[in-house]
Amino acid sequence: MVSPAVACPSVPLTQDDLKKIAAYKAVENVKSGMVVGLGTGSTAKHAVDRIAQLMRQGKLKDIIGIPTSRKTHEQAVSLGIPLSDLDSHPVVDLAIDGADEVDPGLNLVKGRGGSLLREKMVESASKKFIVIVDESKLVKYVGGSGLAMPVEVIPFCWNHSLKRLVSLFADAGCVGELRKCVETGKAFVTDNGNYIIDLYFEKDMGDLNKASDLILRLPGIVEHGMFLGLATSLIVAGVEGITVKTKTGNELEVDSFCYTDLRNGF
Ligand SMILES: O=C[C@H](O)[C@H](O)[C@H](O)COP(=O)(O)O
Repeated sequence: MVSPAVACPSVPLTQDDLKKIAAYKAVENVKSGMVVGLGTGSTAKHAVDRIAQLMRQGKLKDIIGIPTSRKTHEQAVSLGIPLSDLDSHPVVDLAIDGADEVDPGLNLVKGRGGSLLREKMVESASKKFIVIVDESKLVKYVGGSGLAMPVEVIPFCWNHSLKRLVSLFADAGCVGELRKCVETGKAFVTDNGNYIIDLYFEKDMGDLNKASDLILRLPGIVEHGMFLGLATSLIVAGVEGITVKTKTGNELEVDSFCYTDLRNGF
């Protein structure tokens, strides 16, 4: 059953509507008493809003949120969601977060908002991790959108790190650049005081686990934005309906709900 607050479309849905629909669907999995990883970004923001709304309505009780960024921390505080961290709650029941890319095996690219490190820490500590996206985020392979795959690096000699990163993926036509703040033109600084190198790939980088190992082995690298094997479910909102993919062992179970069916009380 679709959440009552998700309107069934009678007018064309915007991308933000799709993000909200995916987020609300995911929040149906949040139960009272859960420790919930609160994602970051324009999609996850809707999930945090929805959790707070259900708490205000008394439909969710005793929720503890684990925010994945300062921004989400601020949002959750402003909405009155009780918060904790991984030191006090090392096991998270469920995390809900957006993604920049999702491949057919539920491997992700995250971090175009710069929050990849805390997100990966929280989501890898979660028993379940639901990824919520609109259909524009689906790619054939990681890096396939042609947009950035972010890598968090320490500021010391970042240009050296950039060159070493790029040289790892010369065969995939990789280029890299330091992320800068649009407003100031200065280096973008993460919540952890680090810089971001954005990598762009012309071709498929191949074995993702190998790519991950190569990146993480370089001194000066903190974390990369590939989330491999972490997502347990994916909720995709498209113009026609919602697709839910859930991992069961090595298999992916797929359910689709079209909005017309939902309107008719599917
Ligand atoms: O650092 C940002 C996060 O990884 C976001 O989850 C990701 O960029 C998706 O954000 P949005 O939902 O705004 O597209």
